[in-house]
Amino acid sequence: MTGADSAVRDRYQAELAAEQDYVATLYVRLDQLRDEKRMQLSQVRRSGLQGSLQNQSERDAFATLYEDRLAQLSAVEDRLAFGRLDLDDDQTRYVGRIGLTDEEQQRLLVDWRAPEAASFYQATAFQRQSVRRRRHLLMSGRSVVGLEDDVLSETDADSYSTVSAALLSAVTARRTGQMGDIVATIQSEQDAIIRADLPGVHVVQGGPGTGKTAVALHRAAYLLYTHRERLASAGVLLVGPSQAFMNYIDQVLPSLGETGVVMSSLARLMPGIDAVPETSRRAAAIKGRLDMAEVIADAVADRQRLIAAKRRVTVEGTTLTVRPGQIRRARDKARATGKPHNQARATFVKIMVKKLAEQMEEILQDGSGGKNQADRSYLLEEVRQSREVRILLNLCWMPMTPEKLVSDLFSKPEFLARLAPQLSDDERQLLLRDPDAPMTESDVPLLDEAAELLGEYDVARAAQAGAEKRQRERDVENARAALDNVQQVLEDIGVGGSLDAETVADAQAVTPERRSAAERARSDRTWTFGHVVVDEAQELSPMQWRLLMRRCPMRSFTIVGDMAQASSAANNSSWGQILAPFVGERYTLNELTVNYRTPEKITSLATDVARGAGMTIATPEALRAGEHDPVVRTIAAPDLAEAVVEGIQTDGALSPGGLIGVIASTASYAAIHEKLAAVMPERLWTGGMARADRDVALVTAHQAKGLEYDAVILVEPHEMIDDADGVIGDLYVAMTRATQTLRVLASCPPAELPRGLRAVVIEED
Ligand SMILES: Nc1ncnc2c1ncn2[C@@H]1O[C@H](COP(=O)(O)OP(=O)(O)OP(=O)(O)O)[C@@H](O)[C@H]1O
Repeated sequence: MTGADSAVRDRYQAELAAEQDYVATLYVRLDQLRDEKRMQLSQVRRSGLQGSLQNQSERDAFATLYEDRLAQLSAVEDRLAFGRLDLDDDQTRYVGRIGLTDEEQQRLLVDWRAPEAASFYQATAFQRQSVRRRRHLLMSGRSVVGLEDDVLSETDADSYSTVSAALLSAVTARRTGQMGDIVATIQSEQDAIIRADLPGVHVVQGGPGTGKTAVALHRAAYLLYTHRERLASAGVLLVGPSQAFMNYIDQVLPSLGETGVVMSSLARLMPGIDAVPETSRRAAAIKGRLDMAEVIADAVADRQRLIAAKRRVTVEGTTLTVRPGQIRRARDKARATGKPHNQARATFVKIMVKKLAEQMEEILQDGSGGKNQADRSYLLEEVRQSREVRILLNLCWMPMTPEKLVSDLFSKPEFLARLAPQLSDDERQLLLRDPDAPMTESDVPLLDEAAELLGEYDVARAAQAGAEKRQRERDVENARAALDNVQQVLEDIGVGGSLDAETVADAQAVTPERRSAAERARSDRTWTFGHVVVDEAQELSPMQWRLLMRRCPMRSFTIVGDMAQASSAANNSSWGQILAPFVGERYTLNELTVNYRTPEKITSLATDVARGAGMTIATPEALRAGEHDPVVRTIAAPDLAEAVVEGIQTDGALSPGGLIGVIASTASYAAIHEKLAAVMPERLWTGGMARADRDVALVTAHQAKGLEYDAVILVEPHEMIDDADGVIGDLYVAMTRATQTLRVLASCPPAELPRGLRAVVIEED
């Protein structure tokens, strides 16, 4: 080592020690704040059973506030600080997950979302934004273990400049099964999207691995921080393709200190319904078309029926006549209220009951020679309670739940044929199913549409109110029992006065008022959000878009996706085409261009395959070249499953401690599952992303959407496109899930492989 080298090393060590000192003060402050909040929380909790209801709800509000802050302070332990900016005016700014000040309110740490932190992500040598040097602090626990400097001005040119080493180490790290945040290494094209204005529709188009999901999540956190007043009460909704995907990303926002975002897969957008996947892509495409909105509207209107001829009903021995004209007039008046079906029904019933009661009154008076003056309200009640009247009025105007409406539509062939005459026999056949069949993901927008037109179903509401009442009674009973036991404790902590079971139950019940906005939003179909973020948006059908637009009438959206990865249920081909029915041309299109996940060696093969199949795609530039060439093998069908097992062994050794994704065609899935379940049951995971303790995930190409693995083994690629439901987008998705290695195994002759793969077949059995 030369003298100069050792001088640089000494200086580096000294700087490292200085950074360690500074970071240590940040953690001291963090611990202090946590202790403070814990103390405040326990004080509030201790006094929580005293006083009037209003005082209690104030205390509840404080308790919630302290709990949230404590949760936030706990979530930012890892890499609390990750950057430092040295500015032209010799000021230094530390950037981290949250903002911290000392007891004198002097700033110690700037929140990454604050305007003052923006230059950490945006400054370049050409546009320095007064930044001399950007420093990445590499952390392990609470220790600073490395420094990486990005020198933007000449004066500091002798710093330890290893530009983007922090990024490289982030993107090559072993996958854990949970997506991590990227706060420390957000790139400037990503940052520009994250910090875009709240209003309007922002579309982010980007190829595989360009960080669309990461950007979507960080944007949600940024918006909540920057527009907290507006968004804290209205909430932010984040929609992703599947539950496995939601599980994969659900730790990112909490790690950024944000718990207020409502996250939902497409299957769960309707509260109370956990829909199953739609197995036929064609059926999904049909249900997703906008004309289904009319079908649903017609199905609702169809439940408001006329009668063709006079009907007779008997009430308490008196025969009354119901004429078609009466029903029609009552129906028209009820429709004219503009209320949803179930509410307008009340008007219809009221009019008809009144008419029939009048008729009954006349008959009774005539029969008694005008002597019988029956009480009008008594007659109304008699008519209303009459079984025959109820049956007839229900026949004309049946109260409905969305589930019943949709289920009837798809289980009664004549109903479907009448309401959806635009569909061919074949198409209708695809939609027909058993009346008890579960609701599917593509039913969800239809249910939502129906709910909108039907309105609240009284019976359901009454049942819920009944359930709440019974819960309340149980709460009071529990509180009464608890009260007997804790009386002594309450005295000890100084709670005087009278305290009854009702008050305790109130203080402890999870009433709607005590729930956070996010919790309320999650369970309320009619909730309108301040902002909606949609991931894998290329997959959404027009009906799904229609539902989401209803959830955000302000049209404040962040929409991220990749047209090339579309499975095409909706046959989407451009963002303009997708969005035109809802926002016209009022959206901005942003692009992400660097693939952070997949190395060049794999990306270029995936691109060849996609282009070979006629797709037009922009190739994102891969950040890394990659170490391992992709392997493509053709193999005799009986040996395929064994080859998968061998592949797991070989590729697993290339990415020790990493996760392996076996992405199988739908047709080959069962056989591969049988083999892996027999050979490595303790390693196999079939819930989408792998987990740290189950490192081999078996998924279909469709399930792999949005996920990533260190090593990917792709089984029967040709089937992914040749399936009745297959599309090239699925194969492209599957090929771009790997961070390290890709192995393709096929049981067809090389000539039958998708075009781009034929060129690289290395082995043929
Ligand atoms: N700036 C960054 N710093 C570190 N890692 C990043 C950065 N941007 C993206 N990544 C990582 O790259 C990987 C791909 O990101 P992400 O899943 O968000 O991409 P995507 O565009 O949604 O991909 P796809 O469309 O293929 O599902 C993730 O592991 C993510 O953490």
